[in-house]
Amino acid sequence: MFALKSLFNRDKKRNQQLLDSLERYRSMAFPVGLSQCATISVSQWQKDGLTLTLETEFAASGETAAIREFLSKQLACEINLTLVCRIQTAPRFAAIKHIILVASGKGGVGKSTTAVNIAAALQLEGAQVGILDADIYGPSIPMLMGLEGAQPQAKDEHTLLPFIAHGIKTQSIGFLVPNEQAMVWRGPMASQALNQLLSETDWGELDYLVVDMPPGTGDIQLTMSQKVPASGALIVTTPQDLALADAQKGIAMFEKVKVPIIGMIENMSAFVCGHCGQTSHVFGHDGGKELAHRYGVPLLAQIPLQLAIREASEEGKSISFEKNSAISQQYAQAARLMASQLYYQDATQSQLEIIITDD
Ligand SMILES: Nc1ncnc2c1ncn2[C@@H]1O[C@H](COP(=O)(O)OP(=O)(O)OP(=O)(O)O)[C@@H](O)[C@H]1O
Repeated sequence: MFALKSLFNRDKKRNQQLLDSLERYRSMAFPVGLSQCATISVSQWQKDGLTLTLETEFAASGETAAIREFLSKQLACEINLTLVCRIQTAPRFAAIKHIILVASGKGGVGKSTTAVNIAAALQLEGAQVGILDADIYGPSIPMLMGLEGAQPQAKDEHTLLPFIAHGIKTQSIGFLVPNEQAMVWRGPMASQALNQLLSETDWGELDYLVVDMPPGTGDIQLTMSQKVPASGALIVTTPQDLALADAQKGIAMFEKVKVPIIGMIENMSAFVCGHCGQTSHVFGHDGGKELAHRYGVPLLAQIPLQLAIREASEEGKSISFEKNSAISQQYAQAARLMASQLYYQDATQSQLEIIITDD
């Protein structure tokens, strides 16, 4: 009897230590600890260890090792940790929890490449992910996802089935209309097409739907951004002055339609020579970083100009799937930060709503 009681007390003490440790954990994706945005679904103490499953409110399973190491030090025992992404927020559209618009002011800066890599990274972080190619000027997602020439399948008279490539549900304007036709669309037609693709595709349940927008900040992009219930926009730019000026216009456009900017990615940031290892800033130095700083937008990553990125894209698979490469780690970190940003944005919003209601 006494032995049992002391066992119970010991677990109670250890459970409290566990909760305190979860509270104390800090990283860029979890800036205020794990207590608020993670729930313990399994915790089993063993003689010299703990088996723990945490359900997180955003995709973050890439942080498992770091959290395990932290808890192991804090609790002085072996930790067997699993992170499961379970987003509690109400879906924004059908059963899609977050829609993320990937945009660039200027063409050719690597927007589609970034969209695919971020989608892949989010999936590897444990989320259910879809990608929608709305780039009417040059839909490249079919090629980037290894789906060139694929024929769309109808579920019924009104619904299309998405393709599933590398576990990501994929739909593209390029599957449905010849390029020349979509190119000449005006704003309302383009946004109608986007809406149709969004609503007439059988996405099922998704944590994140990544939308590859057409480049630019004209009427078409404005109308499209207005019509989609997006959680936020991700801006892609190179450090080049011209691209930066256009990225600035992109920020202004999303502010106008009240879509929050959840981050910026500086692509083709620098070229690292494969032979001598020397770094050259082909398109300028830190331009995206400075722009992000000026507008108070999180800089999620500075991705180098690297042959392997283009080669992987042309083979129809994202470099993010090459799990241990430095580049895939950068995309993984960017995806986690973006997911965290979306979570805290919603959490702050609902707190504000509560304050407003109480008044
Ligand atoms: N970081 C990178 N390193 C090397 N090549 C890259 C990188 N990012 C993109 N590319 C290559 O640059 C080209 C343009 O990229 P991408 O199609 O993604 O740009 P985009 O901004 O979507 O273009 P568009 O304006 O046509 O939509 C592609 O050949 C792609 O493989």
